[in-house]
Amino acid sequence: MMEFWTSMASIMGIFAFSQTFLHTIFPPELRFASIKLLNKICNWFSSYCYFDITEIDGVNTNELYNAVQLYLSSSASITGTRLSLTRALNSSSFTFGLSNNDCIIDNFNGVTAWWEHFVTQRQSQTFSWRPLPDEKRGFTLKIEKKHKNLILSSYLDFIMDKANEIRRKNQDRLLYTNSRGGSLDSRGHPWESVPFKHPSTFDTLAMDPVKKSELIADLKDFADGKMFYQKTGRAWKRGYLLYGPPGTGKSSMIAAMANYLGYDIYDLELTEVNTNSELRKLLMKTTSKSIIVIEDIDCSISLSNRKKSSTRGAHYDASPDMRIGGISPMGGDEHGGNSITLSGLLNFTDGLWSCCGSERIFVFTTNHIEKLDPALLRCGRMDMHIFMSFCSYQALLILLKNYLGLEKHELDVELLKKLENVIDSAQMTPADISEVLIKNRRDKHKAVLELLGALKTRAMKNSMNVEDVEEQEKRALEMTTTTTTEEEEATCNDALLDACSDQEKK
Ligand SMILES: Nc1ncnc2c1ncn2[C@@H]1O[C@H](COP(=O)(O)OP(=O)(O)OP(=O)(O)O)[C@@H](O)[C@H]1O
Ligand SMILES: [Mg+2]
Repeated sequence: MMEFWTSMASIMGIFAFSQTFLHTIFPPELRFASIKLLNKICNWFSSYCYFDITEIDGVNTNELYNAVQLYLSSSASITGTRLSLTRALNSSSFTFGLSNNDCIIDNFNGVTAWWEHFVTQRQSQTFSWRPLPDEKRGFTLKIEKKHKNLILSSYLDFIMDKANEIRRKNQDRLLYTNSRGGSLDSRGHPWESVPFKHPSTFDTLAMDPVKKSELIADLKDFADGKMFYQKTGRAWKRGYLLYGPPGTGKSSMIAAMANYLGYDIYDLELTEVNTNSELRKLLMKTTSKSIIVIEDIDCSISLSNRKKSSTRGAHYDASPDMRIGGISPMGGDEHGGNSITLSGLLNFTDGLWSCCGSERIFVFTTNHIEKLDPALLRCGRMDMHIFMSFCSYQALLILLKNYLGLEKHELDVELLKKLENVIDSAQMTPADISEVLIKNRRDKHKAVLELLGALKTRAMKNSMNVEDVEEQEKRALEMTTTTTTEEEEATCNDALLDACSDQEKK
């Protein structure tokens, strides 16, 4: 053992001596030149080429570095006993990363790529306005020289797209609102945001299954349609007009669309916006992959042209430049100096400005489609008009499944028949029906019976004229004020039902 250490010490001594000797003989310039030459010779004979992707490019953050990190974090081949874990701001999930000087092998179109994550200490702080981190981090990509073109033309683009997709999936989606009108905050942003956590999905949405699958297919085509829109020279955007009575699921559908596509929502409050240029500024500050919503467009504002309206007083012209709805203005010149015009809004949705950014969906909702200006409804302006109707039989089955966990085959055939017979004439909204189901959800059988009762009552009322309904309701009210127990209340409801059926027979 002693001999071993003695020989080791001699070798070390010789090594140190030769190093000092070489340093004295060869000046640093010569050494540097020979190392360079050696590298060149090695590279000449090597069949690989290398790309360094550093975290900081000069003084700016290198987007490609972050994208590679995110992309590799999703790689199934990440192994090793030490991985770095991160959770970004506004994100609900964790991402893995390669720790210092770890390697990973990736495969792209049959080509192998070796990735190494390097971390070295930064030598000296160069002067910069922004303090640089102490460590210099980066990735080295090693590939065979013959695949260099493929990698540069498509692999890096693929990584960027994939990273964006992962980022979107990991990040909470946001709901934006323009509560300050069109004015900007300290960061020059007109929108305020909160995390968007609405649980509505297409599974929970009660509507005609055929219409639902048509809409889902349309949304999917839109989201996958980058090439199509490019080929046809159209701006990558789509418009949906949702109309129907209150409580039929228009807002729930918007949430379901956002959850399905993973888009953010911009809820545009038109009454807060004063001018067309404010509207344009708001549009410019929306991001791609988003849904821009204007709810209750018929009554949110009366779009009037300032010049024309001042000469014509309160008279509304039906020309596109004048108004959007016919309901009395909540904005308007006389009510706070609002001067958005319909043409301003149309420019916002389908003019030149609408294509700053891409992959955006516009959704307008209204309870009164007949009050909208024809300019808004004309073909091609809103790509799809979706009528959200009163609850249909198919929609009812979805609600029964969601609220009570009852599948169609679990229900009594007779009961189903009765529900099917009465549902259309009852004209109850999914919101009304879900209220009845929620109230009685602990007792499924009772819930269905109560619902049948409610549907029958509503159907009867619908078949009577208004005076008769008022009369019957007055009678029922008198009875309920004098009754005290649940049993008596039920008798009272029965009385109303009987009265209704008497009326119908008459
Ligand atoms: N089609 C539906 N499917 C499932 N739930 C629904 C549906 N329609 C309404 N609801 C229920 O009723 C509530 C109100 O619905 P929602 O706000 O979507 O209606 P709306 O059509 O937007 O009404 P409004 O015209 O008044 O804005 C929702 O919280 C949801 O629980
Ligand atoms: Mg709504």
